[in-house]
Amino acid sequence: MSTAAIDIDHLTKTYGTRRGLTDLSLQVRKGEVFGYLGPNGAGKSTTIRTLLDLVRPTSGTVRVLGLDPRGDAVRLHRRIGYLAGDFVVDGRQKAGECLTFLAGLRGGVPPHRIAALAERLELDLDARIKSLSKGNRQKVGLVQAFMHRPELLILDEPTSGLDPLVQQTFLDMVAEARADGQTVFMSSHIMSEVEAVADRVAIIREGRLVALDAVADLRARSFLQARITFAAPVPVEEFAGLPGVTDLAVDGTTLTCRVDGSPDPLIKAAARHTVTGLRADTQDLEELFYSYYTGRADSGIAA
Ligand SMILES: Nc1ncnc2c1ncn2[C@@H]1O[C@H](COP(=O)(O)OP(=O)(O)OP(=O)(O)O)[C@@H](O)[C@H]1O
Repeated sequence: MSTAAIDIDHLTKTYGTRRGLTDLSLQVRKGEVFGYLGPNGAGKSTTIRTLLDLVRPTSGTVRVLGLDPRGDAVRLHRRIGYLAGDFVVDGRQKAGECLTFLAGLRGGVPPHRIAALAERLELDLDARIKSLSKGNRQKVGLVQAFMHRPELLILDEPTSGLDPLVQQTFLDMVAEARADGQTVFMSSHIMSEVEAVADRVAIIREGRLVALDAVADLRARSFLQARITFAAPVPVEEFAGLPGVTDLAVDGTTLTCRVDGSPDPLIKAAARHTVTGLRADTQDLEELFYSYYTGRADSGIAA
């Protein structure tokens, strides 16, 4: 039996003469959180819509939970939580009514579960949808995707419009879904939005897959840029040759260096003096990711 929750095999989609996707092959494993990154127009939504049979491949195949979305769409929809990039529902309804209706389509959801999700996201279920802000509408979309505890969550730009606190709540929900054995496939155009929860990330550009890696492996390849200031000048010799420390420069009371691996030797050496300031920035994972695959530092995947 296949362990893939999503299996995309040589998928090509053209819209007339326009490119959508070109020969895309990708597998999402059961139980993982997979971040699907790419700039605007890269083909993220096209990929996701194919999984839901909302667009049909020009060539290639797609399997979701072992089924063909073209033939098994109805069965699949109950097992999937889907948040569209352009989530729209009838604005005249109250948020709660809308969610109860959608819950019925999914075979029923205990009302307390909807209430708990709404409370967590601070969504007012009595508000009419048309009166809600973009971010609050997005919360309705999130509740409907999560409420029936689907085996597979497919989320197109789920954090779009959410403020940072709600974004964090959403990331917690994703982590919990993963802990419960659910699979999450989520798109984003910003690495920092997904790196905290994703097991693996892929980057797509101009309809093609350009990179795919485990976040833990990326982290292991990343390094710290450290800057320490001292109350009095420090001798450079005390820091030269410390394990993992390179690009060392001491300018009077300020030391800067790069640290690969554990920062412990540097911290212990610094602690022999009076430290007045410490700053350590982790290398941007997205930059690292992209440069690793292309040999170029510019990721071109900005907000
Ligand atoms: N219905 C359509 N008709 C024609 N071209 C389309 C259609 N849908 C998508 N495209 C084209 O396919 C390409 C990929 O679009 P897609 O929406 O999949 O990208 P995306 O990565 O989701 O971008 P965004 O982050 O902006 O949502 C774009 O060039 C887009 O113009």
